[in-house]
Amino acid sequence: MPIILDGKKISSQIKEELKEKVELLKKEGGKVPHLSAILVGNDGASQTYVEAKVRDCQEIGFESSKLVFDDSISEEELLAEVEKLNNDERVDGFIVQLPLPKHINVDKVLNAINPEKDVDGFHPVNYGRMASNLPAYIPATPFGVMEFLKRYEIPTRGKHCVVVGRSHIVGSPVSILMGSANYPGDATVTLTHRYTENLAQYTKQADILIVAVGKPGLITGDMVKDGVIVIDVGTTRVPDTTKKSGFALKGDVIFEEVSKKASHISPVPGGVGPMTRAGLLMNTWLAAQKEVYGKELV
Ligand SMILES: Nc1nc(=O)c2c([nH]1)NC[C@@H]1CN(c3ccc(C(=O)N[C@@H](CCC(=O)O)C(=O)O)cc3)C=[N+]21
Repeated sequence: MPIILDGKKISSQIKEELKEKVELLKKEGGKVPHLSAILVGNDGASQTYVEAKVRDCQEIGFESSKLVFDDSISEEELLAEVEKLNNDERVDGFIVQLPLPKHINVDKVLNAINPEKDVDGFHPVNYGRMASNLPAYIPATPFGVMEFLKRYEIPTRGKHCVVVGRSHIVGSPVSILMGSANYPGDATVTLTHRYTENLAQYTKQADILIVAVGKPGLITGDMVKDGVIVIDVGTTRVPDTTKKSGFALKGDVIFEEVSKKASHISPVPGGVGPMTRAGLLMNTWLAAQKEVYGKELV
């Protein structure tokens, strides 16, 4: 049986650590971290995630606020809201929940966020700083993946890490971090994507396989080697009438098949999802302490 990379357990540990830090901070009369979120429209998954984020903040003693807007909000109005949060001294960090309605230019909105408050790490300045191995906000999901490797003390130096999916939010940053001169990192990285020919040829070589595509069933048992470490980032909602919610959450990896060969594997749900939430809280802590920006910035 493989070791299960337990996102619920590890994220609880991280939250407990942050909670203790907040309590200490309060005793010393310091300012409590404040995370804010902008939510546009009524996408079900987005609503769930933002609500979970507010609950997480309450749990560990952070302050939080939520700004909800109708689908009909104009790009100009949304940019004005971003600017308000940029200038609001009470708010240490904020996120604009994605996806946004089609009439809004996502890049324009993400670019408008002050990089110092960009706890999602989506601003090009943070992406560039991360790629240059300078202090930066690491996007919450890559942060969660790295924290998994760290806390399970998985060796990465010289290992072959195969990343499936090249999104700006997960696949690409994860491939940069795994190849960087850090721990976790120092790996030999192969980044595969929708145009990769014969995907299995690469996944079979992986010592560490990180899958972030959003296609349930993509990775089957015959696509991996014995002893592989698998991190499944996919979280797709598929209709399931046996569930009260009407849907089930599915990863990209067929767990029943791949877990027979893996030495470590993360499940969905209960894997990377909760770690993503912990990553956002860690970034918010860093923002409030000015541990990324506001110190000696290169
Ligand atoms: N600006 C922005 N930042 C994001 O970080 C962001 C976003 N937009 N848009 C959507 C995606 C998706 N995402 C998830 C976070 C946590 C879970 C999570 O906690 N999942 C639980 C289950 C939750 C459930 O039951 O629905 C799990 O996997 O166990 C899932 C997905 C963050 N995203």
